[in-house]
Amino acid sequence: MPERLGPPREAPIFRRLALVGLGLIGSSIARAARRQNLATEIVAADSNAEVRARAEEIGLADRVYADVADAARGADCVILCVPVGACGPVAKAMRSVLEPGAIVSDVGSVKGAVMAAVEPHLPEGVQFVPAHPVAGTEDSGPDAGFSTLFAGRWAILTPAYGVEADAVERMRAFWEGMGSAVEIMSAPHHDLVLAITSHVPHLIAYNIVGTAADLEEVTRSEVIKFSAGGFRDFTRIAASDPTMWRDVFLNNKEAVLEMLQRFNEDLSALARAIRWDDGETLHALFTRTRAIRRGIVSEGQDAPAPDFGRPRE
Ligand SMILES: NC(=O)c1ccc[n+]([C@@H]2O[C@H](COP(=O)([O-])OP(=O)(O)OC[C@H]3O[C@@H](n4cnc5c(N)ncnc54)[C@H](O)[C@@H]3O)[C@@H](O)[C@H]2O)c1
Ligand SMILES: O=C(O)C(=O)C[C@]1(C(=O)O)C=C[C@@H](O)C=C1
Repeated sequence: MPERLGPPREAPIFRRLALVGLGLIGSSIARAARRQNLATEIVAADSNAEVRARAEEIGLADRVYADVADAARGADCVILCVPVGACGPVAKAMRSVLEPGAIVSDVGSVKGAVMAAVEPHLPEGVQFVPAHPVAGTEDSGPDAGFSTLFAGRWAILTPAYGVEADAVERMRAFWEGMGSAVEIMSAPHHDLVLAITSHVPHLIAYNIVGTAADLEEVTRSEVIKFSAGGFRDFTRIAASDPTMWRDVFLNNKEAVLEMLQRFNEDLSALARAIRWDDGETLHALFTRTRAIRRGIVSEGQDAPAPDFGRPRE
């Protein structure tokens, strides 16, 4: 997938795009949508006064509100860019101003729970097209975003039942306009796949860094100071936003627990191989996983190294 943005669109897709939440993802969408001419007007809301002040200072949107309803009023597309646990309350807060035909979307890392929380608040005729950009960093806030974040990355759409095809196509065009490759799937399938490819890896990172920090305290040794490269990679992931990830785990409970059970069984098998000097089993697995990584890289689907060559504006 190409990691650069194409030329801006000649005609915008949306008349008024409303972004709720101007953190890493919301501010990246604001920057990309502006740069690519995807919306005539961009308005936004954020509950945090410091975020609003900073967003105004750097001109992220045409207008920035404290009240979600003020941003959603008159918008033909509203995208919720808040932690997944906040999506339901935000939908409730804007229900009275949403117009029939308007598209409501989100960027949450979990889809099933977000859809269940948001859908009951949407008035008749509003088109609900949830999305998840499979792109991000460990940073948060309005200064963390950049316009090329989604270029060369997947954006997964999980349209609600009965949604108009035109609304799905407009959201597809929107994400393609920001350089993403779009895939459509069901919410349960999304949540299962992302549980093993994103959620469990984050849990492992949080856990291993926590264990090392505890060990350091108990043994009074410099475990973290002398950590090798592998551990440093875990510390990047474990620096991710605590609120966002608390919400991800509490809202994708079943899939994460199912994948963790499987993971624990496979980990026990590896521990057994080590205990019984079963080098063959270890070597076979490591050979298979190396081939997987090399396959991903040669298809151009790997993420850029965290601190090296990260694409910016
Ligand atoms: N960070 C990533 O790597 C990543 C990648 C893909 C998707 N996502 C998803 O995107 C969403 C946003 O994540 P982020 O990394 O941009 O977070 P962030 O912490 O950088 O930004 C979230 C923003 O939402 C605001 N907010 C919170 N509750 C609100 C409310 N009730 N009303 C209005 N504003 C509110 C916060 O003040 C903050 O500015 C999450 O649902 C997350 O799962 C994150
Ligand atoms: O690169 C990172 O920092 C990320 O963790 C990004 C990542 C991921 O797991 O790939 C994290 C959560 C999102 O829902 C999508 C992308």
